[in-house]
Order: sequence, then C-alpha cells, then structure tokens
Amino acid sequence: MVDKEQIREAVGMILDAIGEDPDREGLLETPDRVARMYEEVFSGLHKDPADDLQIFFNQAHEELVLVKDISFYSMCEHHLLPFYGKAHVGYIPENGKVTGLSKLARVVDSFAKRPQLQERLTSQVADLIMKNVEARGVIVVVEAEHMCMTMRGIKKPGSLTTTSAVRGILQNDQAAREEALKLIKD
Ligand SMILES: Nc1nc2c(ncn2[C@@H]2O[C@H](COP(=O)(O)OP(=O)(O)OP(=O)(O)O)[C@@H](O)[C@H]2O)c(=O)[nH]1
Ligand SMILES: [Zn+2]
Repeated sequence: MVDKEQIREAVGMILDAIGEDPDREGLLETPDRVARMYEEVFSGLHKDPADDLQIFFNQAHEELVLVKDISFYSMCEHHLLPFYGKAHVGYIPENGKVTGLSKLARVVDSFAKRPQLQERLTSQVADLIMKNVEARGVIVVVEAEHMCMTMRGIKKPGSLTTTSAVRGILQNDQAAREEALKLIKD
C-alpha cells in the first residue's frame, strides 16, 4: 500500500527545498493532501487489472466491440506530471464470450493510475484484454496531452500524442483493422 506518512515527510522536504515555509498556514495541510492525492492517482499499482475483467457473458458475437472516448488521467513516469486524454478500446470476441463494457474502461483506469509511459499504457491494456477475454483480436488507440510538454520544457500546449496497439487477427487482417480505425476516427 501507499506509505502516506513517507509522502507527507517528502512533500514537507520538497516545500522546504524550493524555499517555501512548510509551516505557513496555507501549506500546513498540503503534505497530507498530496499524500491522499498520490494514494488515489497511484492506486492502480496495488491492483491486479485482471480482476477488472472477471465478468463474462455468453453471447455469440464474433465481430468488433468498440468502446470509444474513455477519458483517463495518468502520470508520466519521467516528471510525475499528468498526461490525459482518451482511450479507444476494441476487441473481437471468440468462443461466444464477451465481457462487460464498463470492464474495458476499468482496465484503462487501473493501468493509468500508475507512473506510466503512454506506449506502455496502450500495450498493457491490449495485452490484458487479448489474454483474459481470449479475444481473437484487440485494438487500443490512446490520444493524450502531456503536461510535461505543455507547461514546461518544450512548452507545446495542444500537442497530442497518439499511440496504438493491435493484437491477434487485427494485426494481419488489414480490412478488419481499417474498419476498426475508421470507427475510432468517426
Ligand atoms: N515515449 C514517451 N516519452 C514521454 C512520455 N511522457 C513524457 N515523455 C518524454 O520523456 C522525455 C524525458 O526526456 P529527458 O531529456 O530525460 O527529460 P527533460 O530534460 O525534462 O526533457 P524535456 O521535456 O525535453 O525538457 C521527454 O522527451 C518527454 O517528452 C511518454 O508517455 N512516452
Ligand atoms: Zn514527462
């Protein structure tokens, strides 16, 4: 679990190190607030995202199921600044087995709530669905804005990074992949 006492101590040290007075009134509660925030935004580190995919329904649907525009917030592992945007998650079921639609969004959240790279987030979601839903194919597209590129450093507000991960038959079947991408873009 998250060690909130250690975070409180560390945040106090950071405030001191930047030349602030950690004992001034406005900052007194800040270490505790930050500790609670980190517990929330990094809660995915203490979960097994496979648990999110436990529900299955018997339904003989053998074509694409796509949940678009799943909003997410994550933290880049280089600067611990947010990156956020939308994930689009699609899969082609097999063996008459589908999962709950909300479960796909839960998987995105569980992987997002960790220090992350956008590329890793994208492929972790694809790999888990491929394996645990026993899908024939999976496509995940993530579009995000990185605060470390907008508020500091290169300072390019509005720049959008797109990553994709394609697994199973969607890798080889160009027509099926293009149909999925078209549905994601529409
Ligand atoms: N591939 C990838 N890079 C990321 C992601 N999030 C942040 N970055 C990049 O990580 C890199 C870290 O570069 P460094 O040179 O080590 O750090 P820096 O000096 O702060 O870099 P600048 O941001 O260019 O000022 C930067 O280019 C960021 O844009 C991500 O999700 N994926
Ligand atoms: Zn960064």
